[in-house]
Amino acid sequence: MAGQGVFKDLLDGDVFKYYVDGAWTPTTSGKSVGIVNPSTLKPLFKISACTQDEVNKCVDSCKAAQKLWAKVPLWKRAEHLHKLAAIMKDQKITIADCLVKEVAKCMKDAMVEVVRSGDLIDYTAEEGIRILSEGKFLTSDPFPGNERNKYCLASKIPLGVVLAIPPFNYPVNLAVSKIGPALIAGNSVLLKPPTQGAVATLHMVHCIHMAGFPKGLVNAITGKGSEIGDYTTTHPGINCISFTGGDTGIAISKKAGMIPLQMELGGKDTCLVLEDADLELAATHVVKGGYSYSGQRCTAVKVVCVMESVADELVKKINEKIKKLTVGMPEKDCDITPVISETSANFIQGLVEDAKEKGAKLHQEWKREGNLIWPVLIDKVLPDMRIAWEEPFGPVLPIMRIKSVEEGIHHCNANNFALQGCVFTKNIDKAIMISDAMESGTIQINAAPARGPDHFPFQGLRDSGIGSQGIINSINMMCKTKSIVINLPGPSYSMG
Ligand SMILES: NC(=O)C1=CN([C@@H]2O[C@H](COP(=O)(O)OP(=O)(O)OC[C@H]3O[C@@H](n4cnc5c(N)ncnc54)[C@H](OP(=O)(O)O)[C@@H]3O)[C@@H](O)[C@H]2O)C=CC1
Ligand SMILES: O=C(O)[C@H](O)COP(=O)(O)O
Repeated sequence: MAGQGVFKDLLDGDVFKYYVDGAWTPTTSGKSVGIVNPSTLKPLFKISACTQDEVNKCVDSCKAAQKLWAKVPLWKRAEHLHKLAAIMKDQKITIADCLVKEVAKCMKDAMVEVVRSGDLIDYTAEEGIRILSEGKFLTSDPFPGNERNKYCLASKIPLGVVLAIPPFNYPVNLAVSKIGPALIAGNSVLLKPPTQGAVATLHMVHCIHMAGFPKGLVNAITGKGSEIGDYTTTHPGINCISFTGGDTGIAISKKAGMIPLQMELGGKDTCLVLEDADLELAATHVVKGGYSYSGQRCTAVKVVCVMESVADELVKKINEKIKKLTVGMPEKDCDITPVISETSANFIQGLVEDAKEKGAKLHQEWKREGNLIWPVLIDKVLPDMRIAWEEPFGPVLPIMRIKSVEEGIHHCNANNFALQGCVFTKNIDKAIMISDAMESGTIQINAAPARGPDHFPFQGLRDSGIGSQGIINSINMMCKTKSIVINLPGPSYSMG
């Protein structure tokens, strides 16, 4: 149960405290932000509405802790991370239960999120000790006009305080995918959890507390992003922002100062199905990719461009699979669960109505109860329909029938989003050439888009992001290079 047992210190009455300097602390604002259960639409939890002074306090605490943490040997940093991973896995049921209630993720997927997060931390610790223990040794003589009288030792050093802002759909996993790399690289972290998903994330923060990390190394501030977000992201004490979410990330990057940014934003992942594709395989991946977690994944298949000649057969196979999806509450482990909010459900409905009015064909009857939306396949979508371009973040999937592969590639490249995409064909030469032509961060051949395994690079182009994630890239991104140049009194060449 949330806020019970080993997690009892998180609560001040019925309000979850924020975490600063190694202690769960009530806000001085006297205000809280309510979290509504997306399934029941009833109030669920309350989190602290932190003040700007409390943000300052967290940043100061992060600054002080980072100075000491940077002097902790790598093996010890890794040891702490392994301990954290083990504690999180021990506490997986409680954390997953929060996810079920707060973000309506089905129990099975919520457990996967927590365990995957533990594995991600373990891998980060292992990878980090290798990446960070290696630097570069350069000599001056390759550059014209130089003798070998300078040795350059380049190493990776921490950035300082990393601000981590995850979204609601993977609040725990996308928090640790920022925290793990930041900590192993010697940084401290100020975490601002998404409001919806904050309680699950704060339980993960308590695992950090139980793992015995130094006080102040990770602080967590809570409150509405729209209220404390700008103050926090433009705070002069922040040395890096790692953000995952929607267009908010574009606004943040415009305001941020001269600090490294890692932005993973929205996606409109195109699935291109060719005439020679294995249609059974394509249909399986379209349904898994389009409807899992009710389509609320940045990497969800968000538009299918299928060659006209095989469209009817593909649609038939997709519809057969949609029929088998269970629809209901996350506690029952249903495939389709309520979407995150009423606003989101209304937005999704608006996209479907727009497509219907403009002549698209819905293969299933539109059905909605509260935030629960039954899965819909929208066929014969044309470029003048909003759903051809916009990201629904819901269980509704548009099909565009195309006359040529070029038309599908063009649709993929004309979108502002460019996170992932996929192509289904049995011809590997074609698959590679099409993957090259699709201008997105990652193209999957014969499988739906996906972020994992978590050590793979993960990046969006255009409005889908800046920089690249994945364990290895995140560790490298959360460091800067420091060089020490040894100037010898004269040229020195080692003899064989
Ligand atoms: N590329 C990727 O890896 C992913 C992208 N996404 C994208 O995220 C979107 C859905 O997630 P959602 O959580 O709704 O996204 P939002 O952009 O609304 O929110 C993301 C995070 O930003 C915070 N936030 C809001 N306003 C500000 C602000 N002014 N300054 C700083 N932080 C702020 C939110 O806090 P609060 O909740 O308090 O408002 C939340 O923690 C979709 O577009 C989806 O595609 C999602 C997951 C992965
Ligand atoms: O937040 C998201 O949607 C993810 O980054 C996608 O992760 P997944 O591909 O593992 O679901």
